[in-house]
Amino acid sequence: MSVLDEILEGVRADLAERERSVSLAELKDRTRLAPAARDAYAALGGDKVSVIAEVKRSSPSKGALAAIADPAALAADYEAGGAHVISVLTEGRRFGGSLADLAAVRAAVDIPILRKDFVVTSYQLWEARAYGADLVLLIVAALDQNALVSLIERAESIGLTPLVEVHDEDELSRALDAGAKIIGVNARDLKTLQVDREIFSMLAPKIPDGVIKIAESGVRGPHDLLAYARAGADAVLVGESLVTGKDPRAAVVDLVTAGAHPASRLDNGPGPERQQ
Ligand SMILES: O=P(O)(O)OC[C@@H](O)[C@@H](O)c1c[nH]c2ccccc12
Repeated sequence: MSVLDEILEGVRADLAERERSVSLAELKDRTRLAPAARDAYAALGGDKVSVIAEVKRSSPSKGALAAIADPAALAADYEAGGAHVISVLTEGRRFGGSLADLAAVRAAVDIPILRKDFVVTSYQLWEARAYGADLVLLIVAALDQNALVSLIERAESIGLTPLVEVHDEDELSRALDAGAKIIGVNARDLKTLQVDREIFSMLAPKIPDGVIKIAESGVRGPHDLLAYARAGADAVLVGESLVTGKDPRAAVVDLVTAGAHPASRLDNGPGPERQQ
């Protein structure tokens, strides 16, 4: 069994428990109280390289990273440093996150929030909205094509912006076939946990203009952001180096500053897809 399969087994067990305690109807009711979803395209589609800063306590590859007693305070620091989007891991067993973290972060920041989890059913999309997320991660490797297509459609129909994650060419073509408008290329293989930053530069040229390209994982600082930017990234998603550093806010400032430098862009300016 791959690491991804093991994670998914736990995710399904935890999900079944939540479904027993909160019915889908009740969950849908709760989404009426949630604030309207924020515009993720505006946050990620600018002419600078956007920074998605992640609240991440632990990972299957590294174990415990940071205790993060106050996720809301960390997220507020990220926002103050200029982050464009906050990612909140809500998977509990391997990443130490929760929906309570998502709610706490929602109450603390105004920028869009990504629910980072292993989404396999539409119930989790409603949860994401109910707890205040604006975007939701959909991992191609965890879904068959029918599920991917219907989760993208359902997410959009309830106001969530799907960020579709791929790791190889086959997954990329599935994501594009399914109509993904925001694609994240994860440098980490979720089946083996190996990181290979070159995967972004291999896949990015195959992603059409107009689709937002996000480089995920392995960003240690501005140097890696610049390399991803030269390879065509519109945004980077950063967790470990922010939560393990001494000053997460200053680390975000450094990334945002590097991303704002015009020379960091592949095309050195706004492309046609960014002008609408
Ligand atoms: O901590 P890093 O190497 O900066 O990576 C962040 C993010 O890309 C990573 O947490 C991630 C990317 N895709 C995922 C899917 C599930 C869980 C976690 C992830």
